[in-house]
Amino acid sequence: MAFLTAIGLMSGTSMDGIDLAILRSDGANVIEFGPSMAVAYDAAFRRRIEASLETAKAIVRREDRPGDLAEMEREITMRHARAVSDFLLSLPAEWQKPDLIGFHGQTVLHRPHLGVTVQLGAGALLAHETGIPVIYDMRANDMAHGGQGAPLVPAYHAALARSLSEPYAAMKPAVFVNVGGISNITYVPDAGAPVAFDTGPGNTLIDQWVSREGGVPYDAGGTIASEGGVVTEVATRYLDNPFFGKSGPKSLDRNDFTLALAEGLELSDGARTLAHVSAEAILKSVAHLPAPPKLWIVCGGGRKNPHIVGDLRAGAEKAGAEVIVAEDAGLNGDATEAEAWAYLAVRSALGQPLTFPTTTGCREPVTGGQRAEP
Ligand SMILES: Nc1ncnc2c1ncn2[C@@H]1O[C@H](COP(=O)(O)OP(=O)(O)OP(=O)(O)O)[C@@H](O)[C@H]1O
Ligand SMILES: CC(=O)N[C@H]1[C@@H]2OC[C@@H](O2)[C@@H](O)[C@@H]1O[C@H](C)C(=O)O
Repeated sequence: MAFLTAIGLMSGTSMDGIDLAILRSDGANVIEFGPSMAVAYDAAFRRRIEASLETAKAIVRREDRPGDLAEMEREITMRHARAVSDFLLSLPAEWQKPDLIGFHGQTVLHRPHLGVTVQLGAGALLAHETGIPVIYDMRANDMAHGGQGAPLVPAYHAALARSLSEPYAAMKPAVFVNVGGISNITYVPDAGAPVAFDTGPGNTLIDQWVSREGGVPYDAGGTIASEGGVVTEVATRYLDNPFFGKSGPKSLDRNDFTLALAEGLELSDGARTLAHVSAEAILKSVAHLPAPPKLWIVCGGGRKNPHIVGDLRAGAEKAGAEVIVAEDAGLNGDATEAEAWAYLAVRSALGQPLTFPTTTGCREPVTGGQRAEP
């Protein structure tokens, strides 16, 4: 069977670092999973990326690089190059010769209504530094075809759904939820393209809250939230946002939701309330799916916050559905997005669609990504 071996690189909206994964795929299924790795950004660099989100608000055309954004793009790319080099050194011999790298870059601006999405990441520089062909800028072609430019992970979630074994294979329909900085959902029908959209804030508000009020980057294990309670009026104000009433396709910029509605809360009540908002936002998405799911598979860092998963489970169980985390289904929930970018790179190299009218609103299924040779 013809397949390609690809490394996927994801630096997500949580801005916590670079996730790397390697796999072999024929463009339809994953033939073999390889190892994965994470490289954390230091606090100072994370703050520089946060500052870049502000600088990026001045971008009009997506190639604009106001302020220090050109320098940041180079620095982000060089950090990815070093991460790839360390990853390759750690890999067993059979994974040493990847055909491709799928490079997400760092999103600094996402304005789907204006047709602009900007990921800092210089594909040609990464190809030069690593000696490996790089597929990058995978969101742009979708937008050029009328799509939101996000989410892109649904094609991969659909492939994972096809590979589920019992008892989960029988629990249909299944949805994958990626609880990253922002959360997104993929509904996988028996036949045809997946249905997907961003569902709301995942961890980003919790991270910003505990960082500002508690001086820690995230609420590890939900311990801060465990000391507090849900402040219903605040949760309700967040959930009254018209975004939740809209059906998909829809996607979010990291800054579309802010801490403004949580001001004045005590640290632990804020962390607990925002975790509740994350879970409820995901549950609200059921109204916009073709049918209520029977199985929820939770990926992304938010699956490690027991309040998000617990509230999601409580809501899903009322509707007769089961909630599991990726590992319950034999998947690697930390590596899912990096794996997705490896998988999408293979599909791009084979000219296959990355997105569908039902996942991003593009006019027809479209491929995407630019290719840079070393
Ligand atoms: N042990 C933990 N306990 C609670 N939360 C955690 C834990 N580990 C990670 N997280 C949360 O997960 C976040 C990172 O998640 P992830 O890597 O899925 O996000 P991302 O890829 O940056 O986001 P996106 O999917 O939006 O691009 C962290 O910022 C933190 O909020
Ligand atoms: C523009 C952008 O980078 N969006 C991210 C973000 O983080 C989660 C959510 O919002 C999702 O739409 C997307 O990433 C995932 C990996 C995606 O495209 O599928």
